[in-house]
Amino acid sequence: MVLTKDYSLNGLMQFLDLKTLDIEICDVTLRDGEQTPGVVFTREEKTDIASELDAIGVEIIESGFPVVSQTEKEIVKEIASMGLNAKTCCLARSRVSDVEAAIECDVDFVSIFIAMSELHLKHKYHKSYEEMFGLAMEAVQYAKDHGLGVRFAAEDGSRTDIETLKRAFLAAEEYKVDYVSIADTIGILNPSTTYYLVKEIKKIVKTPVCIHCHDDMGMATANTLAAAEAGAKQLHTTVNGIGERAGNASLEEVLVALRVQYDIDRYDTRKLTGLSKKVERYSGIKPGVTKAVIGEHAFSHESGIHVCAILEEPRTYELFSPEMVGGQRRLIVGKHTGIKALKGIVRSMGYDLSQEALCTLIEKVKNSAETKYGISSTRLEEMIKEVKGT
Ligand SMILES: CC(=O)SCCNC(=O)CCNC(=O)[C@H](O)C(C)(C)COP(=O)(O)OP(=O)(O)OC[C@H]1O[C@@H](n2cnc3c(N)ncnc32)[C@H](O)[C@@H]1OP(=O)(O)O
Ligand SMILES: O=C(O)CCC(=O)C(=O)O
Repeated sequence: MVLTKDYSLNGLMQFLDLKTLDIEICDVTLRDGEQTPGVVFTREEKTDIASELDAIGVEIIESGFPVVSQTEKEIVKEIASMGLNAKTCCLARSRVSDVEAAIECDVDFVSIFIAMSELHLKHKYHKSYEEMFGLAMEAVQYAKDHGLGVRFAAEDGSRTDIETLKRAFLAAEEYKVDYVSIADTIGILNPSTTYYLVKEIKKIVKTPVCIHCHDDMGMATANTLAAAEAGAKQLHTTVNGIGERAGNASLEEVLVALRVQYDIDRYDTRKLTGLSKKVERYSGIKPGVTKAVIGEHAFSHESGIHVCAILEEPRTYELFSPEMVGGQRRLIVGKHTGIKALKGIVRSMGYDLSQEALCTLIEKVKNSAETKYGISSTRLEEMIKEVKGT
């Protein structure tokens, strides 16, 4: 195994026939992320998140869906005028009136979407593919005539007959769309089918392909990376993976994977934990404690065997350093603590205990009812003093 400064390299990557990924990130926290039930970002919160995403180096920020409300439209416009390095983008249905709203916001790109799966055509639009596609191209033409970049997005693309999808993307190319987008709207894909789907589309379209993955089976990040391996250019993410239902591919997971597996290190990953905390506060949604990269326990260790090795070399039990993502390592004292770990922790607190005292302390720790809820450093200090006293 090869070790670099911040992380361990997955040595098996060298056996895959992979080209360097040519990707960009379009973060959709402010649009799909805000579609999480109950989430509303204020103007200040949205502009703050946009600035943070920009500082990380995200290339495109999808800032909202202007026809949702007048305030939403104003915020999309405000973000477009912030002078960010990132390009800004917003969503529009296949309606000229939605595109007009996008034009008024001065965004760089508009994502014009339609679903072309039989389910959606029949039960949502009650229209034929031809009718819906015609409306979509009318909206695309309108956007193009007004100088907007266009992403033509196939909502429910993963449940759309693949020949229909190819036909639509090929026809959309005639309208000079800048991207075609495959949305796995209900999270049905797995990494193998994502790879296949993107490869098939890439065989017939020259336009860059985007991938938008939902996490209904917990595969959104893996699918996003599989799409990138198959040649998808634009990867969609949200901070903390928030979004419709089970959410989207999470920004922090995708950026860390790009860095430690695919050697793409242009994003400032040190800002990820700070941004995650902000989005947690603004959205009211706390990520699970074991969530990769930003979860409270992403760098917490209690097991004696792990901690005794970590005290000598953290990479024994950490894929990447907490510093790489702006996080912090925490050594927890509890039922699973071992003597060497306890000795190290006690020392780091400024105490030196004999082996006998350490044995007494560890018995105290392991048998304390408090281990169930975690022993705080204050409580541990009290226990150390008790042991020293005896
Ligand atoms: C997969 C995705 O994430 S898609 C984005 C989902 N996001 C949202 O829905 C944002 C929040 N939504 C809203 O605020 C509202 O639903 C609005 C403003 C978008 C529309 O509101 P309303 O005018 O009240 O319409 P309502 O929500 O009842 O119905 C949606 C309409 O849009 C139509 N529609 C949906 N998608 C598209 C599309 N891609 N192109 C054209 N029309 C569409 C539906 O068929 C329906 O049409 P109908 O009114 O003729 O039946
Ligand atoms: O592909 C896109 O740009 C948006 C589609 C979307 O949000 C979805 O289908 O979940």
